[in-house]
Amino acid sequence: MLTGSEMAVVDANAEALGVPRKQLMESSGHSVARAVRDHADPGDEVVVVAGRGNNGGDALVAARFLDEFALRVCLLGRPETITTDIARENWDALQSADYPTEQVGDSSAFELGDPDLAVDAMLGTGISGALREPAATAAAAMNDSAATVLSVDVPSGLDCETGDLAENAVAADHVVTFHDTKPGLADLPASVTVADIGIPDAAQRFVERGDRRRLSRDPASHKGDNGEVLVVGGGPYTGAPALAARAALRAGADLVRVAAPDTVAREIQGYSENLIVREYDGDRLAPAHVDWLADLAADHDTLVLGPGLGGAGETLSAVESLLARFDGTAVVDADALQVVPDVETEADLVCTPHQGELVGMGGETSDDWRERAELVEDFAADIGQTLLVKGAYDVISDGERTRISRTGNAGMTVGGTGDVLAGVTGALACVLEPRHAAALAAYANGTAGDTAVEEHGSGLVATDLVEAVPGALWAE
Ligand SMILES: NC(=O)C1=CN([C@@H]2O[C@H](COP(=O)(O)OP(=O)(O)OC[C@H]3O[C@@H](n4cnc5c(N)ncnc54)[C@H](O)[C@@H]3O)[C@@H](O)[C@H]2O)[C@H](O)CC1
Ligand SMILES: [K+]
Repeated sequence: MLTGSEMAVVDANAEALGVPRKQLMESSGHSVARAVRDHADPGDEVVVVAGRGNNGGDALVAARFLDEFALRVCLLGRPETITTDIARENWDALQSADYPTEQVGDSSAFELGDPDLAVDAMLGTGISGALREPAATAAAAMNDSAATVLSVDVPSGLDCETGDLAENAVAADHVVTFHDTKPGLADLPASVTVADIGIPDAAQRFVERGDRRRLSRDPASHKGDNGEVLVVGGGPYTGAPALAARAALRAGADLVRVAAPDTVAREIQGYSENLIVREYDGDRLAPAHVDWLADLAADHDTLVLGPGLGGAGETLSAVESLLARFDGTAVVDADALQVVPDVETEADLVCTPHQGELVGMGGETSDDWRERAELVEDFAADIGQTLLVKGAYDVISDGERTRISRTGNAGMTVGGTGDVLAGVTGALACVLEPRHAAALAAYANGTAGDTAVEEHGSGLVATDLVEAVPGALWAE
């Protein structure tokens, strides 16, 4: 089942894989025409009622396959206001080919007539809320008529995010929906057919640029609304926590704090004036710091735990107690990964091991990425957490759903790129579900690496990735 916004991600991924939306619209339209033939006889009167979006576009395609019927095509609105080029091109094709088309300026101009079958292609996955005019009047006319009503994708007035049906929605007899079913369709007193429109499985399996659509920023948001990340790192190393923190800022987090031993705090601060560094005494993390850190962590949306902490016994036992007291989302990387299989925590963990670390955690891997994907899924299910296993093909799984990210290059084997990934994941997990945050972070980190390699070849370094993260997430 796919919501409207998930469908938009899949659709954009299909486009990234070379299957443009106009091709999908052609398939959709063809499947609508097949459904019309299933429910009407040659010579019957068929009225197509098309809205100005791509839902309407599907029905404008269908019209070209319906020559055996007495056909009328009504567009709700002026052709100039059709919202997409592909839908408008299909409208123009109907004009050139002399199909019987009408435009409905406002609701008083709408006439349904007395057709045998009406195609409801007013609104699809692009809408929310009750129907506005002239769609509302057209829906009422369809509902009052004796015509068989066939809805395209969803009955107009069904909210494709929530599955709620507006009071003035179209009461469909049949629905032909595309690619996968949508929320709300199962509860309708209508027959629902799912049409395969040629979206490759890869559009869902692979993380592609369409996944970036999950990120949206409220223009009215305030400092903090887009994420506060706490990086718990440093001690034996200082660069790793700074890289993770800077990457989190570049991935859109509002505030990023680093909690680090006082022996290295100034050095970490010295890498960037954009960071806020909070220090604890000593030269590495130890159980005595956990009370203070647990309180600090509770004020953040996500925790990034591990970069540069080292693997001393007392550090690892502090990591374990900190996780036991945290109930938000924590990205766990590097040495901290060792504690994950045994930790008791309410937190949602996103673990970011490379394959060696995965094996160290008790997981299994394989050179074949398909096999590896299955092994990672099983291990994620075992530990009940989300895994992002790094490799040429990154595997992301929450134990039920598994994605693959193919971006990145061999130049990224340089030190520090994993810290960047952990930071980006921490930032994205402030605003997305863990599995989506991990998938998009893997994609963005690899894409940043691909940008960096263009300029620096195999001499790229982790700070190059940090600078390239915004382009990977937001550039056109
Ligand atoms: N892979 C796919 O998902 C494919 C989907 N196809 C079809 O495209 C539609 C979705 O198209 P989109 O243009 O995004 O949106 P809509 O056609 O649903 O309508 C948007 C249109 O409606 C206006 N609007 C919004 N809310 C309301 C309201 N409450 N009342 C009236 N009007 C409203 C808004 O302003 C827009 O102008 C999908 O359902 C499929 O049918 C592709 O053709 C194939 C691939
Ligand atoms: K519809």
